[in-house]
Amino acid sequence: MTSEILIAPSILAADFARLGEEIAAIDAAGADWIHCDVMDGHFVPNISFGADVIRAIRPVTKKVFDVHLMIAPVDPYLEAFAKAGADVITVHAEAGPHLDRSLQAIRALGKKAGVSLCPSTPESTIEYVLDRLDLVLVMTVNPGFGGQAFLESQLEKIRRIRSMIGDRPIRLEVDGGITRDNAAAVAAAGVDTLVAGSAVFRGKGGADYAANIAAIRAAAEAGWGPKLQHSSAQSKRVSEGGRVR
Ligand SMILES: O=C(CO)[C@H](O)[C@H](O)COP(=O)(O)O
Ligand SMILES: [Fe+2]
Repeated sequence: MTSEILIAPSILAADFARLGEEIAAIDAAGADWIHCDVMDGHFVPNISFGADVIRAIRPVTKKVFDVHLMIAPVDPYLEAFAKAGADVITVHAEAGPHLDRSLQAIRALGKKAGVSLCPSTPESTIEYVLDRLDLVLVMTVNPGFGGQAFLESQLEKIRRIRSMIGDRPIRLEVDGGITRDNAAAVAAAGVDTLVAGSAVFRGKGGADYAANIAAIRAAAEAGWGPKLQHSSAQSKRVSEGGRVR
């Protein structure tokens, strides 16, 4: 049974002085997506990088750029991130009053639309926008910093969102404190896409990154599969296409 687990290393944990080399290294090490954390010092208490940096690193890899926007307001910047090379653009449900409008705008730009929920935000927030979504991102830390501890409280939310998604072609992603030790639990709860920053960019580079990604993937695949009641429907959807690869 194929789980189609995707691993998306967060470049927030990379050595920014050698960002291009670090992205090439995780590309070669088996990363499925490249997770780009954009922080504005307003919606979250940290500043990372913006669309110009994404444009600069775009030529380094052909992998999907999974852009996690932790900025408010977000709507005025969607076009800039789309033009810079984002493939999936994820906005925070808490970042603005018109989530439905933001999601429409992302799809109108020809990009996959994602919504992220902070730990205190209930899953009911996305009930009426499910048909505008390609991805739901459950934060398992409070957004703003890498290297924080995973919040177990989010496992129940993940299970509920997996049930809400039903047969829709929506990826369910988790972000924050993901390691080889908790990957099985999040996959068992219904996650199919795992972001990991510090747990991937650990060690001396290439070979270590590959081992880190492989360990997270193996744990997630072990947690997924037969343990999930929805697994056959999920595999069927993947073979029919439609989801972000
Ligand atoms: O969105 C994020 C923080 O807001 C990061 O993607 C996340 O923290 C990844 O880093 P780590 O795996 O080290 O927790
Ligand atoms: Fe992130």
